[in-house]
Amino acid sequence: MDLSTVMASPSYAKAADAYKKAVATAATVTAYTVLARGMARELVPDGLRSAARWAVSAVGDLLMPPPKPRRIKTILIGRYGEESHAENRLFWDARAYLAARIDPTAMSRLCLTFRDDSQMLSMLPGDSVADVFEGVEFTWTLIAARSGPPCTLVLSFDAEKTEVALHRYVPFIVMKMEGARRQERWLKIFMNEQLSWEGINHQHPATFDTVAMDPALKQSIIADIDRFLKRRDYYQRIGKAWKRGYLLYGPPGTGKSSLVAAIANYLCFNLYDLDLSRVSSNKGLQKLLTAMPNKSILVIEDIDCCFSTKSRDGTNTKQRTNYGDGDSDSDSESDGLPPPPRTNSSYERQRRIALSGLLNFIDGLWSTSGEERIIVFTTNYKDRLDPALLRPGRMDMHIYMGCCGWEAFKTLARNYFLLDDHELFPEIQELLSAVEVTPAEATEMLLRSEDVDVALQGFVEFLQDKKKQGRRRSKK
Ligand SMILES: Nc1ncnc2c1ncn2[C@@H]1O[C@H](COP(=O)(O)OP(=O)(O)OP(=O)(O)O)[C@@H](O)[C@H]1O
Repeated sequence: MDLSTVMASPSYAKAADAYKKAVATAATVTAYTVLARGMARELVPDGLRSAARWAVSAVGDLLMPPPKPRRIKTILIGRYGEESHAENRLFWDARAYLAARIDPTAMSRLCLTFRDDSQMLSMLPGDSVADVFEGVEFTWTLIAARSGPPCTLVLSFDAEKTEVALHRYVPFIVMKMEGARRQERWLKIFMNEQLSWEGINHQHPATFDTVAMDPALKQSIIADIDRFLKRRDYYQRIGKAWKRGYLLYGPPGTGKSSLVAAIANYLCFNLYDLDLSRVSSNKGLQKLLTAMPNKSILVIEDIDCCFSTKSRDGTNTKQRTNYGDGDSDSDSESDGLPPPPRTNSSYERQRRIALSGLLNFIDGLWSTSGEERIIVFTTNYKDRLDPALLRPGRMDMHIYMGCCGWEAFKTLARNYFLLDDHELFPEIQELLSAVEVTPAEATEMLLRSEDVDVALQGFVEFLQDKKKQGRRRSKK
């Protein structure tokens, strides 16, 4: 049908009439646009419409400047840090992130690994994977090192998008993987076997929600950690190692280890549990400390036993550590360390040198890393510690983990029975103010029955017994 025939038809005249009325009453630009589109669709014949579209795009092509050649920027993310042999966490984060973006049907070859009880796909050297973030295309390529296995990930993108890449895309990947780790709550705990770290996966359930302690103290620890993490620039400006030290002290079974796990879970940092009795020289210690990656927590438990002649149960034990200004620099000197001097004063002197030496040593090693580190010492006997360790500025926060108070008990009741109130609560509150019981004892009592009434009744009887025993002891 030609154009004149179409325009002469009664249906065309009817539609045109309707549009004329609508245009006359349309109030906004948007309304006009919608109407114009509709009119074009209904009133202009197909052939004429596609010819018009072709003409518009041809004119557009003539007027548009030719596309600029793309400048590509690349960022290399090595498996290890530049100056140390510590693993580069971004490398592993990016690999784990890309695992979910690999399309196995589109790749001709893939690497399949089994890690943390789940399988992970990754690419092989020479292969690439594309990803789009905020509309920007990023290409990841894995390249092999010239010699040996360590690989490097190459991230390439349009150079104009450098800001997006560095300040939004990379932090997004790090945050996403941190979130995933937090959800899985897989902590890795490393222990030193002589001069190297052996890691095990450990799903420690402790979090700040489950650790029973004074709520104000708990909040102040969380606030301290958060503040510390935000102060990278501050530490750099004042020229200090970006490190925070926590000394946890209190009787056995009050939750010191649980708090360490809660801190690690909160931060998604792995734990490095250093057994100083297995380290016999500065060189060995240096090797272990430099092999610790960023974002990790160094834990030295029962620090009083490492530097004193008394063991936890009070019996005498040989002092085996010798860090600091000491000259035990060779690994071969391992077990040949001299026993502590017999006289008290010279022994004290050696002990002081040893502990402050250890801290100086750690400060020195970590001051160059520029990354956040946390060190936690635990002890059941704060009074046995070297005053050098207790001096302000040595350990930043001293945290006392004490007996189970009322608030701590409420946390346990909520964790174990999802319970916020019970008829026995007033009696328990009164008994807890009169009796000293550790959170470990309380949890043990609560675990004795799944029936909340039975468990709480048992706990009340346990507290009453303790109270009676206390009275008897004070009479004697
Ligand atoms: N404050 C607490 N909050 C929650 N659970 C706790 C707490 N304290 C102890 N527990 C329970 O008791 C167990 C032992 O506690 P934990 O090992 O954390 O105490 P600790 O103070 O480190 O003891 P130790 O000094 O003997 O190493 C934990 O696994 C946990 O079940």
